[in-house]
Amino acid sequence: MAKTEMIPDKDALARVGEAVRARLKSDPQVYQIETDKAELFAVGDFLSAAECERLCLMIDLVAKPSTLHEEDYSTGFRTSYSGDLDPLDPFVMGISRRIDDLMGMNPACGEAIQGQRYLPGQQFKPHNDWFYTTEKYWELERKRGGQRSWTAMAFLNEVEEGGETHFTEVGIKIEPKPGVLLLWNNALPDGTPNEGTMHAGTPVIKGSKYVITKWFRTRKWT
Ligand SMILES: O=C(O)CCC(=O)C(=O)O
Ligand SMILES: [Fe+2]
Repeated sequence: MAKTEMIPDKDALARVGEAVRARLKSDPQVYQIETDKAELFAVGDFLSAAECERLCLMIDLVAKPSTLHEEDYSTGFRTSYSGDLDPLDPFVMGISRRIDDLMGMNPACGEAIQGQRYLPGQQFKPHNDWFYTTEKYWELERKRGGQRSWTAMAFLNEVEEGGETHFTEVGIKIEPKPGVLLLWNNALPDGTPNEGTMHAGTPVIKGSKYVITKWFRTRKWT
């Protein structure tokens, strides 16, 4: 017992990993990005142009300097502006439900959708979306739904230059294209955190970049 390191939520991460993987693989509108480093999927036209526009306007209303558990805005690690979209807004609820349905996720496990806006020079440096369970913040997150399982992220606009989502371990840079949804499993099939999911929002050089992100927990998010 004591020999193996304790990985919080490992079994739940393995279970949800398997269920979502099976569902995405059987859906003809979902494309799997070829790599053995991470489970990374994409849907070409998940959001319509009108939905993207409406989401961008909503983001402008809630966006404030992004915060992170470990880093203050002033460190430059995540310099975008972001904010949660109102989870009770019927339009937001509809988008959120469509993401849940696509993945076969329990709606209770999804965090509120977060909107994010990057202006020239702004970025989100390489990071993993899963929580470091040795950090102090884990005490809080453990009780708020536990470890993050999958991430769903959609691009909302055309960026003139820069702003790619760079999966640094996989070695792929995904260019923002409005309406495209990316999905990835933050864990390996056995439920341990996957270092191969390391990713960054590279600096926007020209124009602006808008995205929405929905992170899923292994248990009910509160
Ligand atoms: O903006 C991006 O391309 C990445 C955003 C991101 O890493 C996240 O929302 O977790
Ligand atoms: Fe991320």
